[in-house]
Amino acid sequence: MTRKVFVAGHRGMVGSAISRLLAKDKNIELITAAHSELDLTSQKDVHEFFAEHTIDDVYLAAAKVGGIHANNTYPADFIYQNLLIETNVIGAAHAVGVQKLLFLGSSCIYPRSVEQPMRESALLTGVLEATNEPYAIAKIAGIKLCESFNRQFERDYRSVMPTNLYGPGDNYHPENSHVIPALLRRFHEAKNLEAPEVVVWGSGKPRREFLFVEDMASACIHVMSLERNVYEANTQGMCSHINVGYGSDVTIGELAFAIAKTVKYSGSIIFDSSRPDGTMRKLMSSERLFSMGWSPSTDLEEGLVIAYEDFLNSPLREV
Ligand SMILES: NC(=O)C1=CN([C@@H]2O[C@H](COP(=O)(O)OP(=O)(O)OC[C@H]3O[C@@H](n4cnc5c(N)ncnc54)[C@H](OP(=O)(O)O)[C@@H]3O)[C@@H](O)[C@H]2O)C=CC1
Ligand SMILES: C[C@H]1O[C@H](OP(=O)(O)OP(=O)(O)OC[C@H]2O[C@@H](n3cnc4c(=O)[nH]c(N)nc43)[C@H](O)[C@@H]2O)[C@@H](O)[C@@H](O)C1=O
Repeated sequence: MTRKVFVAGHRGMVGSAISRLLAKDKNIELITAAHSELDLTSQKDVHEFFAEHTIDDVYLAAAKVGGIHANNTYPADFIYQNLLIETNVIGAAHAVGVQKLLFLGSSCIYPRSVEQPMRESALLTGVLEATNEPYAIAKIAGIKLCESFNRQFERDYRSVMPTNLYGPGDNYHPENSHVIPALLRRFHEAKNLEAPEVVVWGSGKPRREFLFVEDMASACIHVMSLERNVYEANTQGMCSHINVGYGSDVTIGELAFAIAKTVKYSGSIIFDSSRPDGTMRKLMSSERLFSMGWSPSTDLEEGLVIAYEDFLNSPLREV
């Protein structure tokens, strides 16, 4: 029987990867709407969209997304737009009787000084990282929306918390992007200009865990495919989210050298300590998901090569 699946954010990095995988399944009919066709911050438009389509499952991969600088500079946009998108999509899905939904959160939901690797149970045990607290609060609200609809109305709304992601479809904006797309672009431009050095933000000491976007998409589909009793047995009522990580991390300094190698840039790398480091370490425990039969397949070296190829073929986004 055909299932109608709405991927919100299908033109984004993760949404497009999820859509590509789902499109291989002949029993799935994809439902999509570009940002220009449906503004998910409009409650009226979102409710009308859900009323017009008979949707079985939802992947909520639309969000206001950005790196450390964007989060730190536009906190109001990050909390306001994300709260609206989540409230509208989850609320409208419930209103028309959609039983199954997957919400994408972020590893920044965890306190900034928490035991590493970070387990799901670390949620709401401490103070958040200041550079992205508003975005993190919106993501925590998304988890709690799902859990609350599950508790009160027996819905099956699931949540995954991705680590830092990268890959085809990324945002290569020089300031507002995440570290991998930013550095792919900066090292590439430095190579072309034969610049003697490249500036990397912060001390180079923070550690980050990076997951290739195709692996993230496969994790999303895996989590949605789990039988409800299996998902619920592995999560607990009000701690129902699942971490999605690679399993190991690198320093930003190590990452910068790996990117220089990928791009074939041979100049110097310098670190600008006037830029924020953010959280010093963000390694997730993905044991919960690994024990449910998923594991990543693309390592950082291989993923960077594919990401650089994508950068070379990408029309650059404006935001
Ligand atoms: N990238 C990462 O490293 C990480 C991402 N995540 C989460 O994964 C999910 C996907 O992120 P990612 O794919 O990287 O982000 P992208 O920015 O690539 O994609 C987000 C998509 O959402 C769309 N969108 C944003 N606002 C609206 C709106 N008001 N109405 C309709 N569509 C909208 C965007 O459209 P448009 O571009 O036209 O605005 C875009 O297509 C998000 O929930 C994000 O928080 C979590 C951790 C890390
Ligand atoms: C996914 C995640 O993304 C953000 O948090 P973040 O982990 O700090 O992600 P980031 O990729 O922006 O930075 C990672 C590290 O890298 C350093 N860094 C060096 N040079 C550049 C650089 O050129 N650009 C960027 N962006 N960072 C750089 C930077 O200083 C930091 O130490 C939040 O939005 C958060 O909400 C979130 O969920």
